[in-house]
Amino acid sequence: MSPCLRQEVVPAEPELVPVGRQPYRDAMARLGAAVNVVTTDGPGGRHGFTASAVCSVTDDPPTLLVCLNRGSSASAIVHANRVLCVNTLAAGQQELSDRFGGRVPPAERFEAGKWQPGVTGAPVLLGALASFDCRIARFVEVGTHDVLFCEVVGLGDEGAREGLMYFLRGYHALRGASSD
Ligand SMILES: NC(=O)c1ccc[n+]([C@@H]2O[C@H](COP(=O)([O-])OP(=O)(O)OC[C@H]3O[C@@H](n4cnc5c(N)ncnc54)[C@H](O)[C@@H]3O)[C@@H](O)[C@H]2O)c1
Ligand SMILES: Cc1cc2c(cc1C)N(C[C@H](O)[C@H](O)[C@H](O)COP(=O)(O)O)c1[nH]c(=O)[nH]c(=O)c1N2
Repeated sequence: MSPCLRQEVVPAEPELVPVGRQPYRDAMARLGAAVNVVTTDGPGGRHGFTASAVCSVTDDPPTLLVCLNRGSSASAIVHANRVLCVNTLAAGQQELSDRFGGRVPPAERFEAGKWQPGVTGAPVLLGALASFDCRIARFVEVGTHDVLFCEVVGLGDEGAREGLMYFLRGYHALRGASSD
């Protein structure tokens, strides 16, 4: 009689590293995200910053969220204006992402790109993949950031079909289907 061979199944343990700021960032760098230039205008003045931390919350009422570092020069201005426009960048617009991501001082950021005021007065980028003109309904403080809950009051869509993704600390063009 042949011996009954039993294979021992050892459950694989994932190799988890302790959570610190840098390991957290390294892991988050693996989450591909759309790139957005978030703009504002009003009593606090005009400003803009690049943000990948943007997410849909609910479609009734249409609401998205933006996470904004309170240490950013945009923070006080966004609080004063209580409006913003999320301009989702199309492929080829990475120079705008770097510019609004801190490479250029705030006063010079709007020198590139074509802008026009939306319903709220926040600058809308012509040629963006999509634009979401918003009134900020609520600010929630979490750690170093404010989570801005924004009600969308106007939409822009000029029909661009190629998006811009930020993944592993680099930009990547993302092509959509050729027709809907
Ligand atoms: N949510 C954010 O505030 C945020 C997101 C992306 C990038 N950034 C900033 O842009 C610059 C370039 O970023 P990178 O992606 O090339 O390299 P990075 O190593 O600084 O960031 C890697 C990833 O970690 C997350 N992250 C980075 N800084 C964060 C912060 N302060 N709070 C919450 N999450 C954060 C983001 O998902 C980012 O893509 C850095 O100065 C970074 O702080 C900030
Ligand atoms: C690709 C990418 C993505 C993000 C950012 C940068 C880049 C390059 N930055 C950082 C933000 O744009 C930057 O801090 C400000 O523009 C710097 O502004 P000041 O120098 O403070 O005016 C950023 N900041 C933030 O508060 N929320 C976010 O989601 C992001 N996302």
